[in-house]
Amino acid sequence: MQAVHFGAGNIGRGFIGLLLNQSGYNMLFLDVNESVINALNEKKEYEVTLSATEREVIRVDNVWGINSMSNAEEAAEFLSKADLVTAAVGPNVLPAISGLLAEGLKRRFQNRPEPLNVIACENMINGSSVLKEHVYKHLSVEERNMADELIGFPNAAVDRIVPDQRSGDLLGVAVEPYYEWVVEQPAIKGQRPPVKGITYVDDLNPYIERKLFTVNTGHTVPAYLGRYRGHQTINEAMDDEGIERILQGVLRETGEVLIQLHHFDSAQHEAYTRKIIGRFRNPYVSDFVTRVGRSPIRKLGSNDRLVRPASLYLQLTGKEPVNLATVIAAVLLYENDEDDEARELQKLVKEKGYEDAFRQVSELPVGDPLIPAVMKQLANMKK
Ligand SMILES: NC(=O)C1=CN([C@@H]2O[C@H](COP(=O)(O)OP(=O)(O)OC[C@H]3O[C@@H](n4cnc5c(N)ncnc54)[C@H](O)[C@@H]3O)[C@@H](O)[C@H]2O)C=CC1
Ligand SMILES: O=P(O)(O)OC[C@H]1O[C@](O)(CO)[C@@H](O)[C@@H]1O
Repeated sequence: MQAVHFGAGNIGRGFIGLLLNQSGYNMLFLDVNESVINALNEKKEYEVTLSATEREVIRVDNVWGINSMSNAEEAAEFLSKADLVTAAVGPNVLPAISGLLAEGLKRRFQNRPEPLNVIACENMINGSSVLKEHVYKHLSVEERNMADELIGFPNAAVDRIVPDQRSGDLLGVAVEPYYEWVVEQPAIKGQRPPVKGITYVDDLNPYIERKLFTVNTGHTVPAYLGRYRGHQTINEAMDDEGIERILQGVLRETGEVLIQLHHFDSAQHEAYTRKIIGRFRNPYVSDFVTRVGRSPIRKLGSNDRLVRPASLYLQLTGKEPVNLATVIAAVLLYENDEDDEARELQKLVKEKGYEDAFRQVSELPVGDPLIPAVMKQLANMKK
């Protein structure tokens, strides 16, 4: 079986590539990073280290790569013959891979009109559907009809913390042992991809919202408040009692939302939350606050991990999401010269002020009650 995966980065190599390899797929990585592609083609294997009290090293073999920018022709050919296509490139990059994927599908319709599933493994709601929309822009009406029949874009929730790598080995990747990969079954075309480790579900919504609004929302607390209070790593920030208190508050707020929306058992949800806090504290995973806080504009998006649960909390409980509003305020104060979006956000704040900058990036309507709630916490933090 041949899998083609866009993005040979942390999650591509440390999670998706590993699981697909363990399920018997040959892995072809498409990436624009020439050094990583060269290293994959030279070594044809890499190591994944599960970082916990007991370290476990797993070898991933049968891997190779194509630079999808300089060698798009060959990449399209492999896409046209793939048994499974996956992607972990970041939500903002999905439009950039859609043209090449569409070209692969066009060739497939001519030569091998068999079902294929394309799974976007990004930290976002409806990632595969968003990718599908972009791909369809490159297809004719006839090709879209064929795609409707043959190509599945099942949405997915992926959960594994893979920090920036510091070992100096370009391909080796250290990851936490925990993982969860949940895929929407009804959107599958043909046979379910036989990937050991995927859980297929009928309704993905509770899973993706639970994961995004607990793991990812929770992680923003040590990231942005950690940066605000001068910490470099997530571990350091997690040892700060003030941050721990806000984290507990944030997860109480998102927990109330999730339990109301999806009727989770509250004791089970509390256990899920405790486990996640333990994962943030894993002393064997060394993660920088700047990695977890990367792309602050995306993270303030209306459907993303902060604004969405904060708005839902207001709507469902009528109460102010004081803790979520505090983290949003910390995002508005976030500075990191090495992060394009952080620079852009601070420029926007300078030009328009905090309130208008927040309204613009969150797309909240004028008069939305979350805006004054955030401004109140911002004023407290700036005192
Ligand atoms: N690192 C983590 O712990 C987790 C990350 N994710 C999600 O996975 C996605 C990727 O994240 P990471 O692996 O951490 O990022 P990363 O930056 O390590 O990997 C992204 C890869 O995509 C490549 N890329 C960029 N533009 C491309 C293009 N046009 N065509 C092909 N490849 C391209 C980059 O060169 C890089 O190798 C994000 O959506 C993230 O939210 C999800 C769960 C966990
Ligand atoms: O990958 P993103 O969306 O930038 O956000 C970082 C978040 O994703 C993770 O990398 C994995 O879920 C977390 O470490 C963190 O919560």
